[in-house]
Amino acid sequence: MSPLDPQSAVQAATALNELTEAGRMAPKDYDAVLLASFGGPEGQDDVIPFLRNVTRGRGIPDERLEAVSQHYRANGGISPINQQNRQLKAGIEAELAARGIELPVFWGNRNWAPYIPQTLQDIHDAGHRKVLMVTTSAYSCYSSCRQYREDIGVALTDTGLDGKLEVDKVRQYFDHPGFVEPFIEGTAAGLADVRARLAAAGTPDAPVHILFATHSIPTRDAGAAGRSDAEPRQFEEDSAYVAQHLATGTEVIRRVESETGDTAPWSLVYQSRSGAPHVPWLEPDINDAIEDLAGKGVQGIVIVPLGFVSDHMEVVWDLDTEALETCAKLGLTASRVPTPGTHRKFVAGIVDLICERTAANNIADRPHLTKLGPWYDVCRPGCCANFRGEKPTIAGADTTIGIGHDPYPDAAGTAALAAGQDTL
Ligand SMILES: CC1=C(CCC(=O)O)c2cc3nc(cc4[nH]c(cc5[nH]c(cc1n2)c(C)c5CCC(=O)O)c(CCC(=O)O)c4C)C(CCC(=O)O)=C3C
Ligand SMILES: [Fe+2]
Repeated sequence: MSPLDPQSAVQAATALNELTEAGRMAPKDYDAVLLASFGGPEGQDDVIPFLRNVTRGRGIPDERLEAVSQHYRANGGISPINQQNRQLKAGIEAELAARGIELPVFWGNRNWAPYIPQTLQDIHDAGHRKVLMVTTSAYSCYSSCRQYREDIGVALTDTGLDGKLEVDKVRQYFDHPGFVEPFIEGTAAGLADVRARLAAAGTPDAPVHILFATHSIPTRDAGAAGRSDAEPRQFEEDSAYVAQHLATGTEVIRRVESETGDTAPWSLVYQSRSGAPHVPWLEPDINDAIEDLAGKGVQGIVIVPLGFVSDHMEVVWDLDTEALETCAKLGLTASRVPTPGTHRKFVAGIVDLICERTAANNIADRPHLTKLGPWYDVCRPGCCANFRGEKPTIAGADTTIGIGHDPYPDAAGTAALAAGQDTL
């Protein structure tokens, strides 16, 4: 690789990354996969440093941090998320091996060891140069999309690996069958479970409601999610984040009904609200929604954690502890459906998403179960804006750093490619 002239390097890379259709990146010869996640504490001493990492510069009140620290303390200071990611990584490795694909998988986190910058250094030290990132976030919003892209952009800059390591990202997979089908199975089973328990209690016809739960985010972030000023799209509720959940929830309900013949009224609710009280976040809160439904005569609740990939702390605390307690307090029969976790369909789906992007073992089909998808391989300009100031990102049309991270071909890049220049 020649570092010579950064401008011509970017231009040549630009052409090499030619998009085959809007937001889609042509397959490449990746030589490593990065599983990027949130990270979590692994003991009592880690809890406060972890929370400082998460909330640095985010304006989270001390009372909220104190409350959240207790969720971790009650679990020995240990978040389940790291172990779940070790298992997911092992599952992806096994699935790649079963398909005869040689692609090493590395793991790095935003907020706890192994930290993303160290993992990028490890990847480079091991001789890899083209990395495909998979995150443990399915939807579009700052926390689940741009922040990961910034994590890589900042890490490449800070480690001096900018220009030495190319990192792209698989599309947001909220409507990929590998993510959605475990929820369909789980919702069908949860609905059957609640119906059976109500029947056993002598009330077989009691009204049941399905709640799709996801993380609340500031309404301003919800409005910026997945947007592009250059190519505007209209989203339900003026938010791609909300629209993606509504579309996926609609599909889950449709499939549950077609496969079991059973259905129930449903709604999208939010959990884990943080931030200062005067800042508006998405509502209703799941606990308020449960109170409201109980007041309307609902007796059974199926909670589907549609916004989450694994049963991490926000699921086991905010749903299994708080929301299920709210249900118990109101005398409601309730069931919480599992997240995809290491479900074989989810693991296979992640490997399918990887293969969509690889030149070897390429899967040309880009399955998506909603009309919103398939989501973009390369985020559109301004997508999931950071209102606290711009940072370097990867995998975006507005990406400014590195080799190969401005994938929209322009005249100069095409000319460089035609002239046979290849600085990668
Ligand atoms: C959209 C979204 C997801 C889902 C998508 C994804 O998975 O990425 C998610 C996941 C997670 N959130 C997690 C933990 C926390 N999130 C916090 C704070 C915040 N989350 C936010 C959003 C999201 N968060 C936001 C807008 C904030 C406010 C601060 C800020 O503006 O950035 C705080 C600080 C305390 C508090 O404020 O609650 C903690 C401790 C864990 C780890 C759980 C474990 O340890 O098992 C996971 C997977
Ligand atoms: Fe984005």
